[in-house]
Amino acid sequence: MNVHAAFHQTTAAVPPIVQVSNLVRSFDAGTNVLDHLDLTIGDGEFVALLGRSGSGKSTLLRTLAGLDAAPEGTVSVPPQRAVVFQEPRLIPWKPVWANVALGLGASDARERAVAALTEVGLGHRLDAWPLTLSGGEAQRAALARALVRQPKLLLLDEPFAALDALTRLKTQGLVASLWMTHRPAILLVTHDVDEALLLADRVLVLDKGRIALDWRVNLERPRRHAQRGFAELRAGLLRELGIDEEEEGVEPLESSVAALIKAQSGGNPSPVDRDLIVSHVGVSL
Ligand SMILES: Nc1ncnc2c1ncn2[C@@H]1O[C@H](COP(=O)(O)OP(=O)(O)OP(=O)(O)O)[C@@H](O)[C@H]1O
Repeated sequence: MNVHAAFHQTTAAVPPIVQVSNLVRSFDAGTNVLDHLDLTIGDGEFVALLGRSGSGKSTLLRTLAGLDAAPEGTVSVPPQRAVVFQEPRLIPWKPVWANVALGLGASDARERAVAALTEVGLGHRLDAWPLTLSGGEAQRAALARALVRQPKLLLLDEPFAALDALTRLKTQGLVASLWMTHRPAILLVTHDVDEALLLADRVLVLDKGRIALDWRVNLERPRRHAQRGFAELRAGLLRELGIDEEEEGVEPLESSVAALIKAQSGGNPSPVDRDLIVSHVGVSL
């Protein structure tokens, strides 16, 4: 596969749902974390945002969420938007369904919460207390809480970062299928090049306060590490990011497989998990 055929600079193909222009943000009168940044996201587009630590990814996400009080510039976002953070942020003294129904106010709030929780595979934990959920379940509850608001824009701030390798793969798969069903625009902040390529239509890199790279990813869905062209795109993106694949912090595929296996008790995955691993990384176990 030709890298440039599948991975080229983006052009706006759909009507915009997010429009940011000339966005400036600094803290304590220091240098500009966001420095005259421009960004457009199309309706239903799945966008991943990469960038080194401290480059301002969360600051941009918080601005789009309306959680940052003092941005300068123009920011146009839909009112129906929801955020999922790295940690699930569930209220411990409310049962799971009530966390999801939080603030809905409508007479059918519970019914809607139940539907959203069922969709993320938590229909059996409606009345559970949040602290009794596993990390993956809690993050799925957070996704349900976002989903129930029928967001036009879903903002995801490293939502898989705290999950073990296999739960991360499963939750990434869930987000991909929720996106296919509901088609919100998504901005996913991540450190993980593989995650960006598995999920997004577009990959952005934030550097020096601006969008320094904006690429479209035209790989077929559902995406797999093992699919034709994936490794080539991954290498291309790492090159653009100036990261050596061997450098610390960037796992080659073989070590992601090792991590997945390690995540299984006794290194002995169930048949379903084994299939998931094999289909994602294309390695026989
Ligand atoms: N409320 C704040 N007060 C002061 N400085 C802040 C505040 N929020 C963010 N910053 C600073 O702005 C810069 C960008 O932070 P931000 O969290 O947006 O980066 P990031 O790209 O999301 O980083 P990471 O990948 O490590 O999460 C950092 O230097 C950070 O210290």
